[in-house]
This record gives sequence, structure tokens and C-alpha cells, in this order.
Amino acid sequence: MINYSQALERLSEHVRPFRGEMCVLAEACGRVLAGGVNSPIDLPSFDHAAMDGYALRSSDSLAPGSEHVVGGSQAAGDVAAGVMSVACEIMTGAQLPEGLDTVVPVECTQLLAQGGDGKPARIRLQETVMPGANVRRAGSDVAAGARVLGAGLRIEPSHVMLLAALGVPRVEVARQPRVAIVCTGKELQPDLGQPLAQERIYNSNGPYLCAAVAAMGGLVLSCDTVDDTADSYAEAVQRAREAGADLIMSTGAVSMGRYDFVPDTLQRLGAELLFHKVAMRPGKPLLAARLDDGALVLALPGTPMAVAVGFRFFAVPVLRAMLGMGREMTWHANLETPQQPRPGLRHFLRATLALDAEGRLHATVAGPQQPFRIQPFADAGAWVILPEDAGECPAGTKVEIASLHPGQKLALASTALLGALA
Ligand SMILES: Nc1nc2c(c(=O)[nH]1)N[C@H]1C(S)=C(S)[C@@H](COP(=O)(O)OP(=O)(O)OC[C@H]3O[C@@H](n4cnc5c(N)ncnc54)[C@H](O)[C@@H]3O)O[C@H]1N2
Ligand code: MOO
Repeated sequence: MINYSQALERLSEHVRPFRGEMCVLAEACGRVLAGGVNSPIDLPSFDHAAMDGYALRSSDSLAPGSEHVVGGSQAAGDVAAGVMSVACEIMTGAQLPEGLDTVVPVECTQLLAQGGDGKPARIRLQETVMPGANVRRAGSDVAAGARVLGAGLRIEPSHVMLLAALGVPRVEVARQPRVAIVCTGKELQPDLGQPLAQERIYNSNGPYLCAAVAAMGGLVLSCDTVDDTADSYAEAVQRAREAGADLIMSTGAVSMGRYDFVPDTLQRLGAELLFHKVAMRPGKPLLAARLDDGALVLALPGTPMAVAVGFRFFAVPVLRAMLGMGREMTWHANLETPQQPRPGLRHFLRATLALDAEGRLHATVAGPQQPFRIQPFADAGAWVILPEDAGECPAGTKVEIASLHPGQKLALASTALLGALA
């Protein structure tokens, strides 16, 4: 049986990063940059005041008690005043008049005289002002031409703020992977609003995969529920292929049972089998294949945690590679709960994370890890990954961890210590 690393490598050989396409900024959140972005402008684009007050010349006295004639007023959005040789009333965000280079906050001044228009005419400084104080220099955040975001970055709201500030109206992003989902099983009830017949179960894998694909930045083309016949499955795969799927994910019918028709059906469709059965728990019966038009098929075992593991540790790397995102960072934590994994299998365990007072990360593996149980998955914050040769793992063992949710950063269990770790 193939091990996890070999299986992933075999799959990855068939994935190339997708071409880029232009996307307007308003729709770019969650998309992945296909190329780096350089700043077209300085940010800020002009020297401006950081406080409401008065702009001064640092060549004049800035000592407490010094008096200054105020010769104008400048607000954010005002066209720059010409060269000034006396103080100027100024508002936060306003351009500094040429010749002035320092701003004193209004509360650090005393108003001595007003003009007929009610505007300040003369002030006295009450505190020492440092030359250059309270001025935000042009380019001090971002210099024109600087690389601000790199290719492979998933665009988050913070990136949208930066790109908007730079006046970037659209960005080049990787084309979204098109994913079709096929859930097999005559026991499945896809309509969640309907009461269950005694012999049926709600289809939870389908909605999970739809949500997970979308969270990873993929495009769900379809989510079919089909019965336990090879023909229905073949037709659903064929439909997905014709719709232009890059990745077809099915659930169920891939193990040893009488109705486990997936391997034979894919072969009948002319697919190249990449592997079937991976030395891991849960999700061992997983199968990967490639159709002759290049679409990849991940046939996940139907058990809910086999689907979760298959998605997180096979589909996510594939989608990342299609999106040009590169490999994920590896994180580690101290194991809180001793484990005796079965030798030769890679184990993926649902766990919660917490930080201790010294900032060390600890992982507590949820009690029994039966693969049909969904509640511990919903309660978890991360996966603990034990390699095939982990041996006995006492408490305190340093273990690899991965974020529970695809496309998401690690979430800590302790609400007091919620942190951005990745
Ligand atoms: N004799 C053996 N039996 C089994 C083996 C084995 O090695 N030898 N492997 C077990 C393992 S491990 C798994 S995982 C399952 C995988 O079986 P299938 O891929 O054929 O999946 P199904 O039998 O169709 O379903 C398994 C389980 O999951 C439920 N299910 C299926 N689809 C959904 C869905 N969309 N939403 C919610 N739940 C779903 C289904 O009702 C079954 O309970 O095989 C073991 N057997
Ligand atoms: O792959 Mo299975 O999920 O261990 O029952």
C-alpha cells in the first residue's frame, strides 16, 4: 500500500498552476494572486498632517512660548497652498504647504488673535515641538514601485485595503479550480428540509465539500447525489467532465463492499489509476485517478471523517497547487494526550489547541476518534498528524499540526488567546 507522501507526490505530478485572469478589486477577496503587485504610487502620495493643529517651519523657533503668525488654513482635500513662510492652520490628512515641515497639535497651542473671518491669526506654542513632528511623509508607508503583494497570496480584506489605497482597480488572479462533487449511496437524503425515512441518512458529505471547496477559493460546478449503481456514477462523472471540471470529488463506494463500484467504473471510463488505498487512518480506501482530458478524480471513502481527511490532506494540496499557492507551512505543538498509533499508518487526529503562559502551543486530541463521528470534528481546532513511524507518543511529544479548516489559519481553543498564527 502506498504511503501518504508518495501518494501526494504521485497526484501532484499531474497538477500545474492555472493561468491568471483579471479580477476587479471588489470581487478579489478570497482569490489568489497570479502575479506580484508593485505599487503604482507613493503611499501617502504627499506629505500630510497627522494631527489637527498648525503647520510650522522647523527653521523657526519651536520652543515653548514662541509666537507664530498664522497665514492660512488647509483642510484634507484642499488644493495645496503655495509656498508659505509663516504658520498655517492645518487639519489631519491635509497637504503640508510647501516650506512647512512640522505640525503642532491644536491642544499644545494658545490662540492669541483671530482674523475678521474668525480664523486663527496668531498662536503661541505651549510645549516644545520636535522638528518634523506629526507629519506623515510621502512614501513612508509604501514607496512607488515597491513590491507590495506576492504571487500565490490569497487576498484577504487587509490586502483589499492596501490595493484600494494604491488605486489598484483590478488584479491578476489564478483562475478558480472548477470542482464537481458526486455523493454515492442510496441511503442518502439530499433534501435537508425533509424528514428522514427510517433507512436513510442526510447527505452531510456533499454540503461539507461544497463549503470546503468554496473556502479554498474553488468553484463548485455541481453537487450530485446518486444511487448505488455504477451507471449513475459513470453518468455523474461524465456530466462533470463535460461541464469542464478540473477536479471531480466523489464520496463512497470505494472500499471492499458489494456496491463499491468506483474503481471499476473509473477504469471503464478510461481513467488512469494513480493509487487506491493509502496507509493512513481514517480514509484508507481513498482512490485517485486521472481522466484522459486531464481532470483529476479523488474518490473519497464515504465515512464523514474519511471525507474530511481526504479533502484536507489531498484536495487542499491539489487546489493550492492549481492556484499557485505553494506548500503549506508546517506547525508543531506539544501533545497533551498520549497516543498509541498503529505502526505503518499515518494518523490524522481531531484536536483542540491552546497556548500556555509561556506561549507554547499544546494539542489535545479528542477522545475516541471513530471516523463516523462529526461532533468532535465540529468541536476541533486542528488536526494532529502522526507519521507512519511515530511509535508510542507520550504526553509532551512534539507533533505536527494542521489547521482544521481548509484555507484557514490555525484557531486556538482558548478564547483569551485567540491568535493569528499563520
Ligand atoms: N471489509 C471492509 N470493509 C470496510 C473497509 C475495509 O477495509 N474492509 N474499510 C472501511 C473504511 S476505513 C471506510 S472509510 C469505509 C469506506 O467505505 P465506502 O467508501 O465504500 O463508503 P460507503 O460504504 O458508501 O459509506 C461509508 C459510510 O459513510 C456513510 N456515508 C456515505 N456517504 C455519505 C454522505 N454523503 N453523507 C453522510 N454519510 C455518508 C455511509 O452511510 C456509511 O455509513 O468502508 C469501511 N468498510
Ligand atoms: O477510512 Mo475509514 O474512515 O477509517 O472508516
